[in-house]
Amino acid sequence: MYYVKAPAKINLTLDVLHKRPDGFHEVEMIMTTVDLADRIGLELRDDGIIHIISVDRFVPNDHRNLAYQAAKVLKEMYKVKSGVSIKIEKNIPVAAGLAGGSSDAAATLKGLNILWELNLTLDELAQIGTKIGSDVAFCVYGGTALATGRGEKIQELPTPANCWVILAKPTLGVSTADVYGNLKVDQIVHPKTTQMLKAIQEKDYELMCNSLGNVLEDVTLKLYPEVANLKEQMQRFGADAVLMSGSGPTVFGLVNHESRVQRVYNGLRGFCDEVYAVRLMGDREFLA
Ligand SMILES: C[C@@](CO)(OP(=O)(O)O)[C@H](O)COP(=O)(O)OP(=O)(O)OC[C@H]1O[C@@H](n2ccc(N)nc2=O)[C@H](O)[C@@H]1O
Ligand SMILES: Nc1ncnc2c1ncn2[C@@H]1O[C@H](COP(=O)(O)OP(=O)(O)O)[C@@H](O)[C@H]1O
Repeated sequence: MYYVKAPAKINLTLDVLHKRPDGFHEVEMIMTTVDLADRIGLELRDDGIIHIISVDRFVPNDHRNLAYQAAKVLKEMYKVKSGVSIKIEKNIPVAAGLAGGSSDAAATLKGLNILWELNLTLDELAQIGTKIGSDVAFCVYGGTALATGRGEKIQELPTPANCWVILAKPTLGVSTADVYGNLKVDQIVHPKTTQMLKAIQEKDYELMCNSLGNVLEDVTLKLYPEVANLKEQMQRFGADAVLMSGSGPTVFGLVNHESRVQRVYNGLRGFCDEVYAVRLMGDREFLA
């Protein structure tokens, strides 16, 4: 087996500029990787079949799997005869706003680029990834980036101030399409993207905390009030700043003092089954 790491992302900012004629929303968002990762194992097969192996009951093991789609697109584009078994060791919560499926797809593209000796650049892989989903391009690069367009145009950013990230995922899955669908584009209060860019450039932790913002948060909070409750609890237990990631429902809290990480983590465990204390990585080297 050839293994590739597939880390989760969080959105430090997520703004929507307008709805496009193709149904997608024009976004401006700052994403960064955290060190919670799936592990993708790839093994070539002679029979030409793409086969998904996953024991997670929420992960589809057929053509609906984004890793399957990644392999299929590459195989068809480059007329590859070989097949592949793709083993997905799932650690990232599913349908959580953490881009787990997109990251599995990106890792599959990168792994198969090597195993199938395609010699594609990261830029080419990111472009191919866009056929699978809006978040796949970012996941191909990892690190920290400003994403525009429908999320596929990626500008690399420096690594933000390091800190702890507490992730809490309530026991409900959210459909990204539903959340975008319920957004009222004319009522948006835009997040402070420029200020967040400055915070990242200057590795200013406090400014980063003060610049978090996500226009999809209000939508998901209205649909699922328990997400609002989780946010409040995380604030109460002492996170420095709290935001929902992507379309949710995962809520993340930033904490820079190690002494407080355990308190926030333990406090949330009382309310929520899926809680993780991870590091903000935000560096492309993490994936190298
Ligand atoms: C909200 C975000 C923020 O990072 O992430 P998640 O919460 O999914 O992790 C992304 O924009 C999600 O990206 P991704 O999950 O790849 O979405 P896609 O598969 O491309 O699209 C799913 C559906 O979401 C809507 N969509 C997606 C992206 C976009 N810019 N505008 C949209 O309106 C469309 O209805 C689309 O059919
Ligand atoms: N490899 C995969 N891992 C997780 N979910 C996947 C995968 N492939 C397809 N899916 C489907 O994609 C949907 C979104 O999953 P995911 O990428 O985890 O969430 P999000 O888009 O919120 O970040 C899920 O409902 C799941 O059925």
